[in-house]
Amino acid sequence: MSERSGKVQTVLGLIEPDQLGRTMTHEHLTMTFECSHVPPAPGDEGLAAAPIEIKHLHWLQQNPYSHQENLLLNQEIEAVKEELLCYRKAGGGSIVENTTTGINRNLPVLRQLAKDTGVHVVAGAGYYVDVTHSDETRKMTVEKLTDIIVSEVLHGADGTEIRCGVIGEIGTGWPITESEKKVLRATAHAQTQLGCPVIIHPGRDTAAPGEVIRILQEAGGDITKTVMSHLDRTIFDHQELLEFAKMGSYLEYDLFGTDLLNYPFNLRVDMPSDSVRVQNLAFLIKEGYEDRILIAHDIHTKHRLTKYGGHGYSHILKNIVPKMLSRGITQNQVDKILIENPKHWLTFK
Ligand SMILES: CCC(=O)NCCS(=O)(=O)O
Repeated sequence: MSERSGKVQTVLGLIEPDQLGRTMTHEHLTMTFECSHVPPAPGDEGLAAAPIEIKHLHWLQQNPYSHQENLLLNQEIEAVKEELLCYRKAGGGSIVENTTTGINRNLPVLRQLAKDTGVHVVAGAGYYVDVTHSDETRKMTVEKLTDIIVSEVLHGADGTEIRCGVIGEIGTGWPITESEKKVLRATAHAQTQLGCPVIIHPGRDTAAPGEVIRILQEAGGDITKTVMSHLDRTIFDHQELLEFAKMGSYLEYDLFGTDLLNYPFNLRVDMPSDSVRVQNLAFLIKEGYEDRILIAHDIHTKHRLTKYGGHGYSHILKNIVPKMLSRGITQNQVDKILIENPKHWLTFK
C-alpha cells in the first residue's frame, strides 16, 4: 500500500476523496492548441486575424480552431481565476485538468489557481496526440515512457515537485499511430504500478474508443478505472454506444456548451446539442450505466470563457443540471454523475 492508496492526488497534495465535491472530470485551465489550427475558409482570413470582439462572436463560435489567438488559453490566467471563483460559488468543488505533454501543461499555474480559488485541481500525466510528440518521445521505449509517467505521478512533472493525480488525457488519433500505441501501453503499465485513474482522448472515429480499450486491456490496464472522453463527437448510434459501454470504462460526455455546425476535424460528424447530450445521459441511465457516467465542458479555447461571451466552467452546474432534472434524471443520479463517480474514479487503489 502506498501513501496515495484511498486518496486523491491534487496539485496541492493528497486529499480525502470526500473533499472533492462536485467535479468536472475534463477541463483545461491553461494550455495551447496550436497543433489543431484549421486554416480559415477563403475570404475569412481577416476575421481569423481580428481581435476577439462581440461582433465576431458567432463566427468564432463556428470557427474556433481557425483563429490563432483563440487557441492560446494560456494567456487568460486572470480570467480563468475569476471563472473558478464563480465555479465555487455555483457549488463546484474540483476540476480535473487534463493538459498533458504536447499542449503546454503548466503545473505552477495550476497550483497557484488552486491556492487562489480553493478549487481542488487534479493534473494530468503523459502525452497528447502523435502530432505533438517530440522526436525524443517517438524514440522512447515503452519502458522509458512508463518510467516518465510514473515519475510525473510519484515525484512531479516538468522539472517541478508538483505531482499529477491522473494519467491523461492520453491523446490518440485515428488510425492510432505506433507512437500513440507505445504511450497507451506505457499508460497501462504505469497504471498497474500506481493504481491510478486514466483518461483517454480517442480518435474521431466510431471504432476508436473500442480499439484504445483493447490496447490498454492487452497491456494489463484497469479498464474500470479508465475514462473514455469525448463520446459526444465519437459514438452516435445507441446500439454502438451500448456495445462500447459493455467494455467497462467510464463514459464521458465532456463537450457540454459546444455548439458547432461544421466540426472541422471530421466533417461527417453532426456535433450534438446540449439537449441531445442530456438525452444520451438519460439513455445510458435507463440502460443501467449511471455508475459509469462523467460530464464536463473540456474548455480548451478562449471563446468558451465568459470573458469572451462563452458559457464558462459553471454551465453544467447552472444550466445542464436543471435540464437533467427536467428530463427525468433524479437528483440522486445527478449527484452520482457529479460527485460519486468522479470520486471513485479519482481515488488511488
Ligand atoms: C486538448 C483539448 C481537446 O483535445 N479537446 C477535444 C477536442 S475534440 O477532439 O473533441 O474536437
